[in-house]
Amino acid sequence: MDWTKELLESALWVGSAFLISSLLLVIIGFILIKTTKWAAQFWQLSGHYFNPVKNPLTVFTFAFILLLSLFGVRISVLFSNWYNVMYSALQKLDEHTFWVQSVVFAVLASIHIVRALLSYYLQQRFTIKWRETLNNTLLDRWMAKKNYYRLYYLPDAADNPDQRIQQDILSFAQLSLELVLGVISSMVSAVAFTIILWNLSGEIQILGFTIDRGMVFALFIYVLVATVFAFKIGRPLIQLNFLNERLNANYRYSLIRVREYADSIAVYAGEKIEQNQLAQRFTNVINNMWDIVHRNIKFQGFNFFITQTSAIFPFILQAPRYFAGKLDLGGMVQTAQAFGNLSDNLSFFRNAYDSFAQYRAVLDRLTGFQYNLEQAEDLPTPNIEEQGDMIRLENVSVSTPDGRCLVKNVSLEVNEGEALLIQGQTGSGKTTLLRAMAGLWPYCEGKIIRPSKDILFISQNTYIPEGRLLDALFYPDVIPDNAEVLAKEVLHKVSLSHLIDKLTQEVNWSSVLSTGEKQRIAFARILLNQPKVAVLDEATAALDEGLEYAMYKLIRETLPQLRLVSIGHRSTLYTHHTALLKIEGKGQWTIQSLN
Ligand SMILES: Nc1ncnc2c1ncn2[C@@H]1O[C@H](COP(=O)(O)OP(=O)(O)OP(=O)(O)O)[C@@H](O)[C@H]1O
Repeated sequence: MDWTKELLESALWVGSAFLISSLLLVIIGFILIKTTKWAAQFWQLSGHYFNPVKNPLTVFTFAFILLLSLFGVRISVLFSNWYNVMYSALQKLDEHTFWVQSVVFAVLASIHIVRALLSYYLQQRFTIKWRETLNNTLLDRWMAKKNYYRLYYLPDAADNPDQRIQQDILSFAQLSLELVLGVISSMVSAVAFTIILWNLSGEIQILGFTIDRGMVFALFIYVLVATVFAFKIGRPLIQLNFLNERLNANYRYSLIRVREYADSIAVYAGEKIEQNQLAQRFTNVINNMWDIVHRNIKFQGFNFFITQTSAIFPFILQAPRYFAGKLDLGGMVQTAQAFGNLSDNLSFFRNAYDSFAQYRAVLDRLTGFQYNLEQAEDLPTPNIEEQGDMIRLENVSVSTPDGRCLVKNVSLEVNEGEALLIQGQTGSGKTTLLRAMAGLWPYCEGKIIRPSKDILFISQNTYIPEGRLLDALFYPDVIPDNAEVLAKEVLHKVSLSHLIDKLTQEVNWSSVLSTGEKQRIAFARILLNQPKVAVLDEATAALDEGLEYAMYKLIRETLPQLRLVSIGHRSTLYTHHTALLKIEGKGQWTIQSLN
């Protein structure tokens, strides 16, 4: 073998393999996208990312990674030839060739190492960038139009969106690259080693028949039969892997709920029920894990059997020619090496079946989530017109998702300095009406006119974000420069002076503060944010009458121009409001002045 010519030949080999593979990738990719569900799902998730006009760098990086992979295949072909020359030299006791080949090996090995490291770096870089893009796209859509909330109105809302965003996207990017590169380099490698094996093989006698190049045919039949069996044995793994992800996510979610609702569970002494629930979910996880183990024992067992058999198979096939002196030791060793390589490459689909099963589960979860986001986007939204400081309802009707009318044709306006109190029996639709005003409730007709900003919605369960108390006070606004001075003043006014020294402390305020304290934090927010409109849903339910009176008085006097809409049950609230909307049920309502 002339190693000096090898450089040019290798460059030509890699170049043509690259052109043919790229062309086939585009053609076969196109056909798969049109004919298979999983390829269509892949394209749905990432088609735009591989658009060469929009993302030329992505396509270029992928092409370069592919080139490096093919270069890797070429290096293994060179190693295979090297085996032949080296072992033949050993057999012939040719010391000169032995030393030359040792230098050749050092050069080949160095190139191999540099290529492998560069390829690793580029693949990781590619995966990270891809993950970033997918993450940002899904996160944007999840947050847009309040989809994270409206998703729950769908009859078949996707479970565990957190897992889909955090984990599935990464698996999707990693597995896509791994499988595409694996398929291409296996195929190219298979062609290259078939040629080598073709040149090394001779006639085989089977049942009295003489088959020329019989070893190549024997190998292809062997791998084909093995692959068909492996597919049959491994098929249930797709469903089992899908279940594995879902059951684990459900278990994790239950654990998180215990942490989130620790307070309530502890008060109710609900540990037994919670533990039973956790145990049930964990049992589901474990049962599924055992199913995977049992299935894998069959699947991996079959794979081991095939791999072990293929170690001795080529020696047996070539033995007659070797002992007849038609093949030297180098040829024998290269046969075994090429056979192993070819067998591995052709068995790629068999070995990668598990990854492919996982991949399909990931595709199902991601496209399912994407479909849910589309459905959430398609849910109707209340007809809201954002205009000045106004808050006005024009013929607004609100119903439940199953069509039960809660409020029919309400028309009213709350002017500057006025305050509307909404009352009605529990379940009559008070909160739902406020949700419609916030733009959250899909099942709503009529027109709602309200300010675009400067409107603050406060619910019974005051949301306290993670971080410092100072941030919680200004939420959802960013804190101004003189935040601490303003916050101290306001805390004093809402009877939370004891928290003044803790403004910059970062503890889990959501569980530290009492419900009544959280409700006063909400009143502090109104004073700090100074909205034009404040909408309060039973925002004082946890306060005693004295404190409730003080809080309403405070905001009515400090912000005299504020337009206020509130829900509350106590008649003592009449003093702070100018009108009363009573929701009577079945769509009926009345409105009266409280002056
Ligand atoms: N996401 C939902 N899906 C189905 N029905 C819902 C949903 N949210 C609310 N409802 C139903 O709409 C009706 C009105 O609920 P809403 O919370 O508005 O009542 P409310 O008057 O505020 O009650 P309360 O005084 O107890 O807070 C209830 O029958 C409730 O079960």
